[in-house]
Amino acid sequence: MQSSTERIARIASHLHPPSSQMEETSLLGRSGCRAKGGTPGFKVAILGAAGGIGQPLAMLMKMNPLVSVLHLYDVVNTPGVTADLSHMNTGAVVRGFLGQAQLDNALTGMDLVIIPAGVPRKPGMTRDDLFNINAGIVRTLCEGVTRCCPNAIVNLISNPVNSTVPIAAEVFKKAGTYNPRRLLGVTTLDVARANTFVAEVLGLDPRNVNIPVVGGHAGVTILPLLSQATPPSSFTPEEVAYLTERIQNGGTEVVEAKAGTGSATLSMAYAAAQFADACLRGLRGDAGIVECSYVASQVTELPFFASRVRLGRGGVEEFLPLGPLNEFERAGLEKAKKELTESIHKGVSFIKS
Ligand SMILES: NC(=O)C1=CN([C@@H]2O[C@H](COP(=O)(O)OP(=O)(O)OC[C@H]3O[C@@H](n4cnc5c(N)ncnc54)[C@H](O)[C@@H]3O)[C@@H](O)[C@H]2O)C=CC1
Ligand SMILES: O=C([O-])CC(=O)C(=O)O
Repeated sequence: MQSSTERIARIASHLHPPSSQMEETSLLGRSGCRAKGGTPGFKVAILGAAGGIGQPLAMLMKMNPLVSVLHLYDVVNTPGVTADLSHMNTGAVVRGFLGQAQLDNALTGMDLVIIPAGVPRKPGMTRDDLFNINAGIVRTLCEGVTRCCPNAIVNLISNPVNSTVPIAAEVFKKAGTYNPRRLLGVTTLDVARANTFVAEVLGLDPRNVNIPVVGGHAGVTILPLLSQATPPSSFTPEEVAYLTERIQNGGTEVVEAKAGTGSATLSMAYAAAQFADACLRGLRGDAGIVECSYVASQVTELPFFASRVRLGRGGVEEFLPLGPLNEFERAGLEKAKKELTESIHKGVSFIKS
């Protein structure tokens, strides 16, 4: 007679046969399945897909009905992330790519490339402290874009965004593939934070609040235009000071709370997925899609600047004017421009010199 342990072991081995046994006994391998390929839609690659932002972002893009093919590239761990996400019964087909030898395959044929690859901050660091490591990572990945999908829209998340977007632009210029309307620095998290914190102060639902955030994506370069809030709202000077400071330091607030284990990942993945969705809807030809983004710009005298842009089939189709600024915002703009000038110069020099 069998002991209960033996009985459980027998049932368990039946339910979960070892994978080698599954291969031997299964009559139907994956190659024998009847699938004809994915649903119609866009092809999206995430570079840095196994990271803190990359994984939840990959999940959100796997859930996006506009995505038919999702390529996940990283230098570590993509096989596991890919296997995991590939069991979700959504339309996008997921494929994993590991290490630089597979970068070109990951990028070939992509419509949208989202880049959250690189190291995050620890407490006490500025985003600019990440430059030395992340600049080289962004250069290598953007060189892949020039080779394999020069017409793709690129959403750049890796910090310091104020410098990595100019780096990407120089890489594309060097290769002769630069289209400034298709390179977009992701600043959506600044808008998400502004909407959330303003809603808290005003006692509103954050989904009904919209605050343009212009300038760049670091400290004083993050300039929320509270005077242009939707719905139109007035703020006391104390509220303006509190909100501006909190929005500008939102990243640091998370870095300190995470106490050395990284920076914003979940809220960033959410923001990046929203921005990517806006880019895809633009590519599809939807009208009236307006987002803030850090792009090559003529809105100010600076070559790169974050402001509201209208997205369409060509990427950025229109730069919306800054609109009227109050005295506090005009002073903030001057401070932002001073720091941005240096960050842009640093990025451009990294490739040129
Ligand atoms: N634009 C924004 O608003 C925000 C930007 N960030 C930035 O995003 C970046 C990523 O942050 P996390 O995901 O938290 O970092 P993480 O360290 O968790 O993940 C980064 C991933 O990049 C991968 N990676 C490193 N070198 C690579 C290469 N050469 N090619 C491909 N993948 C590579 C790593 O293996 C890792 O999986 C950081 O630079 C961070 O500062 C973070 C939050 C907001
Ligand atoms: O603060 C950081 O280092 C990450 C980031 O860009 C953000 O959360 O806005």
